[in-house]
Amino acid sequence: MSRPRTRAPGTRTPAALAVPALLAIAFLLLPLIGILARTQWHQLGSHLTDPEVTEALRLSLLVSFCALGLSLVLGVPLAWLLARVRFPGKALVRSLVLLPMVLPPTVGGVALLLGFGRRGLLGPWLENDLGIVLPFHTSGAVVAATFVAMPFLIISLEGTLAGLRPSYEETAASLGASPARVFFTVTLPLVAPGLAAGAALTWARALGEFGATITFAGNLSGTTQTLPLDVYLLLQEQPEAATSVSLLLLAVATAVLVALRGRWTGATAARRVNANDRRADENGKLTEDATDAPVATAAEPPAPQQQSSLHAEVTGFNDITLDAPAGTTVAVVGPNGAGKTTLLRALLGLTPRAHAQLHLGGTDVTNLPPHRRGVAWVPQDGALFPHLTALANTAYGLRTQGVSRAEARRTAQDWLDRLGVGHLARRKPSQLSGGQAQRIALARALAARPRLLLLDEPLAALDQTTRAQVRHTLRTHLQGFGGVCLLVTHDPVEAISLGDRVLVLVDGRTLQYDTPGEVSRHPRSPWVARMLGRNAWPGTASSDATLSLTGGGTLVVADPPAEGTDALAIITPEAVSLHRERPAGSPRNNWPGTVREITAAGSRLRVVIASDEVPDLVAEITPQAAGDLQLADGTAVWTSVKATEITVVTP
Ligand SMILES: Nc1ncnc2c1ncn2[C@@H]1O[C@H](COP(=O)(O)OP(=O)(O)OP(=O)(O)O)[C@@H](O)[C@H]1O
Repeated sequence: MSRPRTRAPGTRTPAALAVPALLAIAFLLLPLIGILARTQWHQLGSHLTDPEVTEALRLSLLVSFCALGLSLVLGVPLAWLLARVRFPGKALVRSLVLLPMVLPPTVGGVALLLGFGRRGLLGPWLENDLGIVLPFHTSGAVVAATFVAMPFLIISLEGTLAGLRPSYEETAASLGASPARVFFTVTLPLVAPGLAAGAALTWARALGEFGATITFAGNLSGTTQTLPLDVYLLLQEQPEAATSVSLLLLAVATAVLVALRGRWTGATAARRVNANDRRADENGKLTEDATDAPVATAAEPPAPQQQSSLHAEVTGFNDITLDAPAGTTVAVVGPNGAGKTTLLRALLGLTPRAHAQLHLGGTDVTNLPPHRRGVAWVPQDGALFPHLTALANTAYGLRTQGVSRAEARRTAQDWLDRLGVGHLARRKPSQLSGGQAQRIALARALAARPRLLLLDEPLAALDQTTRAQVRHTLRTHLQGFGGVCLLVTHDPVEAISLGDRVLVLVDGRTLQYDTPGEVSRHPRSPWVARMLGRNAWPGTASSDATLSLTGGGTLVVADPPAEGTDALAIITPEAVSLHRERPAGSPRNNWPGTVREITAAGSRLRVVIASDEVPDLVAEITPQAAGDLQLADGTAVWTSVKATEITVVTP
């Protein structure tokens, strides 16, 4: 039984729009139907095989393909400049590129005559010094066709290039690829659909060119008389033959448009790449593929990597000196905008905003370009090359180092196996979940045998379960990594569990650089303390072993600093006791307050208490204690903290 078709409410086309829209379609269609209706089908063969027509067709193909070649040679670099380089007058150059598209072609022809004609600006030099005469020569027809058709290639390719995220090319460079290699192995394949669409349109436009050609190059049979010019002549003498040739041109134009299906701005190519990214992002929210193989690291330790220490002096937005022995993982943390990503990009040599004097294993790599530094980068989204399989992605760095294809693939497969994603070797990035893509991006970076590994929030896109799995994988592999790894994270668990040292950045500077234990015991700012889940109250030491808190109130501490010293009081949430009545015992830090929020934290509950006497305080208690105290939002409670449980940190 078929279900009645329902129409979504509000999708009815208003008649006021439908009528003119239909008229527009009819207006465009009618002339084309006219050609079809008036074509003498029985004479079509003889018309199209007429020597004059075949000669014009040969010339049209020659001229249009030469115009396409010239457009590629000149237009690709110009599109690249427009998309990638900042230069004064760029808007003007872009308008200049578009001008031939809006100019009447005959005006274009006149302009070409005045520029390149025998009496034009450049004509005498072309003729006398180079022996080139363009008018009334096939080369003139090529120039005219290029003039009107090249803009299609440039705007199409510029749109595609501008839509391409730079992280693909930057990652390729960090894997050791020279700029030329990056262009041919990453940029070109990714912009290929936009380039092909632009090239097809350029060719079709050159094939149909009439006005500029007849004005500039003339109408000489066998030399400049292309098919459109032939149609114009035939129309006066043999209208039926003109109709047949028009049909041929119409068929060619239609075939090109059908093949392109609206890709003329190149936006589709960029959209496709971005859609892949989006799909990967969406997948990132899913848990790992149930078919994921277990991580093979336990049985098979990673191959030893080259040992390399780090010494960096970064200036500019960042002002940091960083030293780390070989094999160290440094967790880089800090508030938004602290300069974490800028630090990584400075070490890669990819930003003008900060400059790094960089020594890796005693070698000064400061003046080396990004692809020769031995610094591998895994950006937040992994930036796996969308046109390559997981295996080819992983082999990429080895190939740039000259390793043979077979050897690189063998090693890449080995790395994928170690990271538990060997079975995904043949998949493209769009067919991977976020967690799988992260593992492959890590395998790709490690396979390139870098001296410094930069991971920018490697687990950010993953859900909690996947995050725990990938964190375990990451820890195992970082243990076997002989170089230094800098890992940017916003997650305290990641910082503490993965970092041998924690670097805390604030405003581009080092606030703290210490072991996780020391940072966790003595956080140097309220931000670090809160990131680690601690209460942190800034204040000033008074004479009576108390701190006067900046947010109001006083706090009795066991180990007070000298009077007048600014200090930070750190209270772990576990050290905060909650009571329904005022406690009678020893703690002198007792405050009345109200429960503002209760949230789960693992198997315990975090309770935020608001008080008029001191700043907000977080307590961590068991669900059973919360039940005994009958806690709920708005419940009145007393909080108490022993002076001996408070750590006082002085700057
Ligand atoms: N290309 C840029 N041009 C100008 N300013 C920039 C540029 N990139 C970043 N910034 C600024 O530099 C500062 C540091 O940025 P950065 O991305 O390094 O911070 P972050 O610590 O990585 O931040 P987040 O945690 O939000 O990722 C910020 O104030 C940011 O606005």
